[in-house]
Amino acid sequence: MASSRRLDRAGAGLALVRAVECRFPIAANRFRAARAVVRRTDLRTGGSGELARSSADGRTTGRGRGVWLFRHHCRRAGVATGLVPTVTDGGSDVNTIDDVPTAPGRLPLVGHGISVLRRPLDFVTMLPPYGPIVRIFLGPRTAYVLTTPDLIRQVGLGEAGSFHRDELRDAIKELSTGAVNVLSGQAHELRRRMIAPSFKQGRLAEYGVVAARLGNEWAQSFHDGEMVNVVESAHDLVLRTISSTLFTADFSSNAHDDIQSSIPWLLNEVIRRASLPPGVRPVRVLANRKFVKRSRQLRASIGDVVSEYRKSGADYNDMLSAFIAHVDPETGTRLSDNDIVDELILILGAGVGSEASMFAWLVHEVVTHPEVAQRLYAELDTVVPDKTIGPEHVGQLVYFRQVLQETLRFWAPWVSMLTAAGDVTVGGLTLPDGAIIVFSPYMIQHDERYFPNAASFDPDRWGPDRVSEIDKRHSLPFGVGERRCPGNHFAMLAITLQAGAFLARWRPVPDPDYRVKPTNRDFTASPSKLPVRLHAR
Ligand code: HEM
Repeated sequence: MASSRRLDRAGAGLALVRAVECRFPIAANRFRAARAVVRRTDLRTGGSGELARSSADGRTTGRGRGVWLFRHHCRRAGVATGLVPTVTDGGSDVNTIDDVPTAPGRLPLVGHGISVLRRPLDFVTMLPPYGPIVRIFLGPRTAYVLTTPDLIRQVGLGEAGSFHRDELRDAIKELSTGAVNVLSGQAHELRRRMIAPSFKQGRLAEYGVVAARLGNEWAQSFHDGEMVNVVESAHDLVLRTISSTLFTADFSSNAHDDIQSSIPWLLNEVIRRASLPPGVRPVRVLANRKFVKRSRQLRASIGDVVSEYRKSGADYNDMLSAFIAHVDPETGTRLSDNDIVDELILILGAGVGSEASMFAWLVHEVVTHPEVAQRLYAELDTVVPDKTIGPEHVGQLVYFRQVLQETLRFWAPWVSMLTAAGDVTVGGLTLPDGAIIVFSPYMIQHDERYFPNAASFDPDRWGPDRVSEIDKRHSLPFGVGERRCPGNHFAMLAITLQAGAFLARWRPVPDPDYRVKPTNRDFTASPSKLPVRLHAR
């Protein structure tokens, strides 16, 4: 719907800028940037004073985007503007690839690489006002960022064309020769079907028992007054939990030891390798040798477990048993030992970092929002009075679930990338074979158009009286469509059981001298560190 509003320029004048600068020095920079965009678009449109205008077909003019940016940053700065954004999220508003706007801040040679690496969350959240598709440069390479859920769905559901991840596959080939996340087309579809049974409800119940046992033991291992870095400790716990649900038979203990000692280093290295241009990778000779050696060792010890399972023929109620047993009803295909090793390693890779980050962010949000903490503790005291949690409690932890959903909104993965396999058409715009497509669940879930008051951590938005206001298509913490995370229910269950076990026993108090920062070491931003002192509850 076309609409327009008038800017009272005096109202957005110096006094407001000063007030913002005094109270919110960091936000003031964004605010200045927003005003600069408003000014620029004002100049372009002849300074008529109309601020937000949509064209007849519902697409937003440059001026509308300027207003949205202005308002978005004012919101983040805590300043009410009274302007209504009219940016729409339907198609792309450009006709040819040359019309795609380029994000500001491009530097020679590195492009936007430094902004992406240094402040990825700020970088992605500033893009939507520039348009539904925004061009960025990662070094010499061009990438197209999709900034609306509709466009992301077109890619996720396969409507836009075909995509691959051959570069990532190549970067990690010594560790994983082709797990589901790097397969494409029919091979991806078949592999998804092959691994699906291991994430089914019946299996989840078994994993829940393991997660609760490990979570309770972990929570009981602390003592009153102890300082704990939740990031590190949760990472160890999640690694142990996922590894224990992969295979449980007695003869698998060597492989578990190898996983504990190798996976953290290998995963860091995977992220480093994947972010380097292919030409630079061979230069890191020592790191490459170590990567190859440790990958081979890990693959061999997991491979031994797979052979032992095949020999024993038993079902141990774990993921490996499910992988071995499944025969695809359409094709009669079974997973080979090599495929299974790939998938087990991917599950560790895809699951551990993101689940551990979300766990730590949940604790961070609880300890920094006393009113949330109070309600959560009250619920845990009622549902788990003896402080030993079990899968049977999960359904009753209603407020806990809201806090977890809000954590998943607030700290969603910040980046996902795919490469076009042949021409693809997104929002009516054709992008060529090899085009890199980027999207960010974090960006969408911090966009005021889809989550009003997005900068505030508000678990009540998921409460029974307000949840219907949320359009489920805008909620993307587990991705969308064909590549949607198959571990989503597992992750929600394990975090509820294990963070629940922790918070049922302890009231963590954050270290006042430490400022928690998001890091960009994974596709989910993890807290840098989360030092807390534990008080018995
Ligand atoms: C809160 C924790 C988690 C979050 C936020 C999360 C998020 C995601 C997202 C956004 C994707 C799609 C990535 C893309 O294609 O760009 C994904 C894929 C995947 N996730 Fe998760 N995940 C979590 C936990 C887990 C766990 C615990 C497991 C396994 C136990 C898991 C297994 C996988 C696998 C195998 C894929 C690849 C799917 C494919 O490419 O078809 N994830 N995850």
